[in-house]
Amino acid sequence: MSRNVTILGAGLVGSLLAIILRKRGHDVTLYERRPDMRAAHMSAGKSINLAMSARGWKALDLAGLRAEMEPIAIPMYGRYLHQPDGQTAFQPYSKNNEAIYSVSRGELNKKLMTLAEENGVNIHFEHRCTQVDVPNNALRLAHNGEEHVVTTDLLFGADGAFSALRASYTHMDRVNSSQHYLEYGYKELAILPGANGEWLMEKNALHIWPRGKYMMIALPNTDGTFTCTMFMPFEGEVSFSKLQTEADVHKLFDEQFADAKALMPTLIHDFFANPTSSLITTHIFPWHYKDRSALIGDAAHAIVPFYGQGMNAGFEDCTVLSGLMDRHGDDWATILPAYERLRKPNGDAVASLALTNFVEMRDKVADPRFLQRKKIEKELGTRYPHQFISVYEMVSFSHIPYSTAIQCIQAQDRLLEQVMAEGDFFDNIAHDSFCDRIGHWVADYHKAVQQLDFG
Ligand SMILES: Cc1cc2nc3c(=O)[nH]c(=O)nc-3n(C[C@H](O)[C@H](O)[C@H](O)COP(=O)(O)OP(=O)(O)OC[C@H]3O[C@@H](n4cnc5c(N)ncnc54)[C@H](O)[C@@H]3O)c2cc1C
Ligand SMILES: NC(=O)C1=CN([C@@H]2O[C@H](COP(=O)(O)OP(=O)(O)OC[C@H]3O[C@@H](n4cnc5c(N)ncnc54)[C@H](OP(=O)(O)O)[C@@H]3O)[C@@H](O)[C@H]2O)C=CC1
Ligand SMILES: Nc1ccccc1C(=O)C[C@H](N)C(=O)O
Repeated sequence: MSRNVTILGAGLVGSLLAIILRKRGHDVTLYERRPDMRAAHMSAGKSINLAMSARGWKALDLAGLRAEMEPIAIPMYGRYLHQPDGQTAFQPYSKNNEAIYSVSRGELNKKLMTLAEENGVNIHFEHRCTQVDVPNNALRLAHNGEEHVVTTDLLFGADGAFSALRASYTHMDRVNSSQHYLEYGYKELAILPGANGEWLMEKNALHIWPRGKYMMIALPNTDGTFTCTMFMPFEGEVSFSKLQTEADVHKLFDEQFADAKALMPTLIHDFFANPTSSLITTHIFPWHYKDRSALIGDAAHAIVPFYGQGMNAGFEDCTVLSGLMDRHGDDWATILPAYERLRKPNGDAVASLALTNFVEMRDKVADPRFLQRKKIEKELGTRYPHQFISVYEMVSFSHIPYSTAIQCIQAQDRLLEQVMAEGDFFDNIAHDSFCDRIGHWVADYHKAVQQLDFG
């Protein structure tokens, strides 16, 4: 039986979900608070580009959008590290030359909206949901200064980190929710192309300037530019609050980011024109109400961006929901609790992974011992391809649940500590006895990991 389905938010996840539901014959309406970004000249939101990895691509397959996105997605095969003295190093993401892909948020969102409309989804722009009467599935919508109420059979809140449906859930009995702001903010800056439109740094990498308590990253765009993001504490010795004048910004960049600064002719303008934005992690439980409504994407699990997994996780929510529809047809009383049971632990896990990756990116990657460890991880993966897969590879290049990947961290740390305690790995592997020992440790690791649920 087809249902009347309403989705709040025509962002990345809402638009994708609309396509999936419409393809199954549901009558789908989307309400989006912003104007139509395809017509209005406006930014698509918080970041200009996004890293898309395996989970994201899989969901795009469901929508049939992979072929359209692939030509405009730039593979990034690893981290390209920039030290303050100008020295650089490359750290590959995987043993198999796998990549995460820099895609334009705006282009992706536009394509998803257009495909949704082509499939018969109705998108109402400049309609902001202000409140939901959850038991009655009645939503209050503000449009052109007036408010009206619509009701629906089934409702999804795909309305981002500050979701109206999420806020309405929090007013109900026995709903637990939390939000936590990081003491860090971020600001977007730009590296411009060369005279012939060429990229002025390695194009196929994610660039990082790790500086301990703060960092800058840069992802490539198709037009020869890079979008840089500076992550820094709001307050403190080196912080946004200390960067008040042009001279302050020049000094920091001369001392810490000289190689990038040479490629940033618009630095001062960008720094003072662009906002300093905050970063938040949210948790909520439950994620659904009876067979009537559910949260999805950032509305269910807003996470800090440091693993590049927020959109990927939201897209995976859609893949899982789609699988449940395959199994249970239109039985939403079964589908929604199952969706919550499968996804909530993964939302929690990816939130935690994202926070941990911040420490790795801004601090650990500058440590030679850490870089050595990454090289050893790669070598182990090559020597024992069926027994050793790193946590990073699980998160970015597989569909292993995030909640399983996070449980492998301890075992992986133990293995690497064992191997590194023996001295120089790349000298030692010439010796059979060392290789035998490693073989046993890797087998132990594999055994420990196999006890976990791989979904
Ligand atoms: C700096 C930064 C970098 C990031 N980089 C990556 C990355 O590299 N890889 C990755 O996977 N993820 C990344 N993310 C996370 C990613 O942006 C989000 O996870 C993703 O956009 C979530 O999609 P969504 O559709 O759930 O929410 P959103 O993209 O926020 O879309 C929500 C939509 O709902 C609309 N809306 C909001 N409130 C209402 C309302 N009351 N009524 C109607 N409509 C409403 C909004 O206008 C918006 O269009 C990054 C995030 C940030 C901040
Ligand atoms: N996890 C994170 O750290 C964050 C992730 N994001 C994600 O980034 C993407 C794009 O974001 P973008 O649309 O640019 O987000 P914005 O920051 O522009 O926020 C969109 C709207 O959300 C509301 N909002 C913002 N901050 C708050 C707040 N502190 N309390 C209540 N409401 C707030 C505002 O609505 P109003 O005008 O009604 O006040 C704002 O206009 C989305 O995926 C979003 O979910 C966004 C911010 C942080
Ligand atoms: N997209 C991002 C946005 C902000 C911060 C990090 C990313 C990443 O993608 C990091 C990448 N996964 C890494 O581990 O090097």
